Amino acid sequence: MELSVAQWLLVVCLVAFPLLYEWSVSFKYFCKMAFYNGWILTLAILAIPICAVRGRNVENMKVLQFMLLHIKYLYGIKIEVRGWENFNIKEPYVVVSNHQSSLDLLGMMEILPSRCVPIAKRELMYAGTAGLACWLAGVIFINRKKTDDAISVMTEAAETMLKEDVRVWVFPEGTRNHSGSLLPFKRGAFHLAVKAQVPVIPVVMSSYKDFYCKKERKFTTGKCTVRILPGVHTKGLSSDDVPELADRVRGMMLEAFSQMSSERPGKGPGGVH
Ligand SMILES: CCCCCCCCCCCCCCCC(=O)SCCNC(=O)CCNC(=O)[C@H](O)C(C)(C)COP(=O)(O)OP(=O)(O)OC[C@H]1O[C@@H](n2cnc3c(N)ncnc32)[C@H](O)[C@@H]1OP(=O)(O)O
Ligand SMILES: CCCCCCCC/C=C\CCCCCCCC(=O)OC[C@@H](O)COP(=O)(O)O
Repeated sequence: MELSVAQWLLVVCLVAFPLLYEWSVSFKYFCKMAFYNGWILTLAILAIPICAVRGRNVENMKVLQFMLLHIKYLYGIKIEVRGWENFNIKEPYVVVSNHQSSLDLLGMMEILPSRCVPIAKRELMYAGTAGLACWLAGVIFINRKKTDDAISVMTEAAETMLKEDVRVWVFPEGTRNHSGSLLPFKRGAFHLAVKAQVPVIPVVMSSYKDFYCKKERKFTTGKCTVRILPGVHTKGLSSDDVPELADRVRGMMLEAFSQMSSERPGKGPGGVH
């Protein structure tokens, strides 16, 4: 039997792909990241018609959450959550969390409270099907290049939180940061909480460095701990108190992050359970 050129190419690809995947850490990294994004874009195709039935509505966030929850199993990432009790607050609140990578989506979906929407950069709205799904789920988009516009969107969000009983999730570092620490915090999340007079609940995701590193193109299986810290109240605070509030919350998060980073399996809390 004679093979055509196309068939030969297919055979070579089928043999080369798994070999490259196993031999090259970088190739594996690129494949896993490409599949991550591609799979989310594909899931969004399914989510869009389901969400469209309700129109733009924060309840649609549950649909996205449900559809994304299995991804941690595909990637062999074990997520341990601590501090669930700190989410036992009926009133709206602002969640602030560290932002290492787009993989944060996994930790976020693991604990996302009901009626909670993230604040995202406007560019995400144009990320094809994922952008449309986010819009339908009520994600709040801000233009980071236009501070005044971003502030007015967030001021409107403070009103919506109270009127419509909505919680908001903000990444106060304002960008992804995989440096092993926390960047200085932007102030928006804290102005938002003070304006609405609602608590700030800090969430810290442990460093991914054992299983994921963009610089080294490393992406293996691993474990991540997500800690929900006690809420910080803002009743009676004014905008003058925002810098101190932001510093205090960052201090709490940095302490938790450093503590979690120093924990290793078998040593202290967070080891093997
Ligand atoms: C199945 C299918 C699935 C599909 C798929 C699903 C995915 C479903 C999940 C998506 C998940 C997305 C996750 C995305 C994650 C990101 O996109 S992260 C990037 C976007 N997020 C952020 O930027 C964080 C929020 N940013 C901020 O809060 C920033 O403060 C702002 C509002 C953008 C302003 O930025 P800035 O000008 O660079 O920073 P900043 O120094 O903080 O502010 C300047 C001044 O304005 C003041 N200010 C700031 N905010 C305010 C305010 N609200 N009121 C009054 N004054 C204010 C500050 O106090 C400061 O004044 P001074 O203190 O210097 O006097
Ligand atoms: C037809 C257009 C096709 C567009 C293809 C875009 C591919 C994107 C595919 C899937 C989107 C996955 C949604 C992941 C959400 C995580 C968001 C995220 O991590 O955004 C980064 C942002 O926080 C900070 O941005 P920078 O670190 O400042 O940068």
